[in-house]
Amino acid sequence: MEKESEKKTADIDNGVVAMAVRYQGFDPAAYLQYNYTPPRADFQRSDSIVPWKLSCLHKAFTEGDIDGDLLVDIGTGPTLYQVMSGCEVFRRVILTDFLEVNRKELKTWLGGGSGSLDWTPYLEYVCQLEGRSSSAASDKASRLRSAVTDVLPIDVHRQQPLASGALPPTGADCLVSCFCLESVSPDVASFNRALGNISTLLRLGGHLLLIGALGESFYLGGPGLQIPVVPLDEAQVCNSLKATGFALVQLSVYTLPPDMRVGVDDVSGVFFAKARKL
Ligand SMILES: C[S@@+](CC[C@H](N)C(=O)[O-])C[C@H]1O[C@@H](n2cnc3c(N)ncnc32)[C@H](O)[C@@H]1O
Ligand SMILES: O=[N+]([O-])c1ccc2c(c1)CN[C@@H](CO)C2
Repeated sequence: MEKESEKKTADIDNGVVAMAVRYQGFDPAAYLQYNYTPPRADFQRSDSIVPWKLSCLHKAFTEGDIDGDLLVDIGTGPTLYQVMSGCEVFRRVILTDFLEVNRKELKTWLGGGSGSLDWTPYLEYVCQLEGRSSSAASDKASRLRSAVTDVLPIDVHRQQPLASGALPPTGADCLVSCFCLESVSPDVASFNRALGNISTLLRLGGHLLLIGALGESFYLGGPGLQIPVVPLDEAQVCNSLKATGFALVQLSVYTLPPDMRVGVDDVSGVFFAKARKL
């Protein structure tokens, strides 16, 4: 007779395995097209989502309470915007993703190639936020390429998400993770476990910058590929951070205007959380 706890563990594993199978069809180029081109990435619009995210990250990295040597991005995907501010603050940046197709996309750009998206407008926008002329975008690209030392496989559902020895014994000084945990977890319990797992990568007192979807139940990971998302609200985000040993420093929320709802998901809002590991 299977014990309740054994059944529960089996259910947990089945949900995570099903999610991993779903991700095998993930299409980086399509994902970038859906989420990182206008209207969601329109640098002429003050109410576009991507400029809002870049402003949150710029402010968080430059307001004076974050420092250290090593920044790690969790579930980087095929995107680089997450570390365009952080690469000026940290000597070393490590990117991570579950899928080889995404790690390859990142390595192509990092190697000087042009990937599936032109990141120049992003680099120019972050340069403006930093008070530099947008012609400094190429300098920032060089800075980013030199700061990123590794692009590693990761699985946030493992108690040890990275291979042993991937990080220094003291761990990362700062983690950033965007639209990952809720997009890879079958339910809130799995989301909380994954948050606890990535916390083990961060040193005590280190910061976590978490961007995620609010009220989202699915998104398109490629043409016709619906990927389930665990719907979160602000209260759940705060509770999950507290339950996994973080002190919330700041929480900001962006509510999507109607024309940002373009049919590639059912997200209603985006949260930005800055938290510190106690
Ligand atoms: C919605 S995308 C987010 C991509 C990017 N961070 C962004 O801000 O757009 C979710 C990412 O999680 C990755 N992923 C899927 N399963 C994962 C797992 N078990 N552990 C870590 N990352 C995973 C996917 O490969 C994908 O790149
Ligand atoms: O508007 N955006 O900048 C944006 C970027 C990425 C993602 C979303 C929205 C919403 N869906 C998530 C996947 O759960 C991925």
